[in-house]
Amino acid sequence: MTAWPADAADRGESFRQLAMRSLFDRLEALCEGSVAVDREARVTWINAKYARRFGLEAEAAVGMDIEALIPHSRLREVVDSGRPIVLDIMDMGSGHCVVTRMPLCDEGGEVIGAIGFVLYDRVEGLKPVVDKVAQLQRRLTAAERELSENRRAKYSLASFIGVSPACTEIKRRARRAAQLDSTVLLAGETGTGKELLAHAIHNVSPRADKPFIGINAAAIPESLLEAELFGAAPGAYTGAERRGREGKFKLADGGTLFLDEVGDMPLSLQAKLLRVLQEREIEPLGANRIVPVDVRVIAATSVDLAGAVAQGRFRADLYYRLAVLQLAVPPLRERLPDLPLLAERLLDDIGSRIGQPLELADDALAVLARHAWPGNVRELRNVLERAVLMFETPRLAAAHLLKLLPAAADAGPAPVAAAGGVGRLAEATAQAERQAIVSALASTGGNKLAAARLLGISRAALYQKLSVLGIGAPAAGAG
Ligand SMILES: Nc1ncnc2c1ncn2[C@@H]1O[C@H](COP(=O)(O)OP(=O)(O)OP(=O)(O)O)[C@@H](O)[C@H]1O
Repeated sequence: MTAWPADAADRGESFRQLAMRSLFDRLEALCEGSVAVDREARVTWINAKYARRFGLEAEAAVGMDIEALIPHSRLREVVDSGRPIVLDIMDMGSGHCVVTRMPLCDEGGEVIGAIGFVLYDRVEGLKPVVDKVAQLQRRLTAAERELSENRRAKYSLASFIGVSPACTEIKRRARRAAQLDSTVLLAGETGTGKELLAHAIHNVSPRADKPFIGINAAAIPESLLEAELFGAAPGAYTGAERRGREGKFKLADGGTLFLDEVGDMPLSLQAKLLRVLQEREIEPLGANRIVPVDVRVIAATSVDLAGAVAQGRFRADLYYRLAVLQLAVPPLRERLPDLPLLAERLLDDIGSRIGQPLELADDALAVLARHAWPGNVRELRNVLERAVLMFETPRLAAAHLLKLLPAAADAGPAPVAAAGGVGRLAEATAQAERQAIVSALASTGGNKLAAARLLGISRAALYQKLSVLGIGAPAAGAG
């Protein structure tokens, strides 16, 4: 019989102590296992039943790090946060079980450890919930894998097709640049493969298994570019951006940041970029704190950056910093020997996507060789793609290509009669657009913002047209 103290308060306290002990005993008996850890998450006590599950006597488990005994345990998290995890499903390797975890505190309220109970080790009754958790877990893993694949560089140096001396030289220089960790500037007309080379350099560099992140300074409105690059602290923006965002520099940490059309960066951001390159640290918008980053920058430009410096549109100090290692990517017309191989590979690629083998007649190659290719390899791909779709033939001949590249006829044999039927108006419109854009780019020395203004369209619209029509800046003297 328990002798209760006479004083009501003492009686209450004794009752509480007794209740606690009996509750604990009951709970322990009911549970499939229980384990307690200290402040360092080392096992201080485990019941015999639970220890046997891990093939140990209880005494042998005492002193072990909890994760060494139970890999998926979250007792360390409870100790660190001081917060319970009331119901959780834990992976035990051979199956799942339902667990609850509580912090243990001393009289002063200081966390001194934690205790975990396995409530059921047979979760059949909870099968729908467990299945759902497993399904969500699988989806999360797949999404994480996809995200990390997207952040990997897609192309290797072998994807940069060409065997001409100009091409072999640029690949040799790219391979060397990959071994150094300095900033690289890829200069060349649009569509020459600068982005492809940037992926390739990253892929053969020691940073290959780290992220490759790309950003096009010309395609993002000036007001958003800073946050895109350097990130923003929570509250730096209102609305959707309230929670803050990670900048591209942070996402690329450990890896490579590809900064396309660096010549289109506003002057104010050029100063910030220079700071990052020098100090290797960023200051997210509105954060008031400096974050160190380890990022290799590969910048690209299709405008003449030295000319932009002379005109005061680009900071000289940034230019010299970026151009530590400058690679001039040759335009297609300077590596015409690569045309047959490039055309063949591009047609293979298009053919595999539409499920039909494609080829080029010999006379077709002669037409391709006569064209000036202001949009370089991108334009070549687009011309081939358009010809395949328009003429629905597996074998492209000169007559087909001449309809898409009428200027190539001027330098060669008599033009073939214009195509009959419905495609003609669209083609004529595209041709007129192409000419207007090429001349606008020519008169602005390849500056896309200025060309867009001249044409009376937005910079984004110009980018879209450049990509659809497969054209780009004329020789900008970049490099
Ligand atoms: N040497 C090459 N071998 C194979 N494909 C190439 C080559 N050069 C370019 N391409 C292809 O041409 C297209 C344009 O290339 P990319 O985007 O790398 O050019 P860019 O110089 O970065 O253009 P921009 O300055 O307009 O951004 C892509 O589809 C790319 O795969």
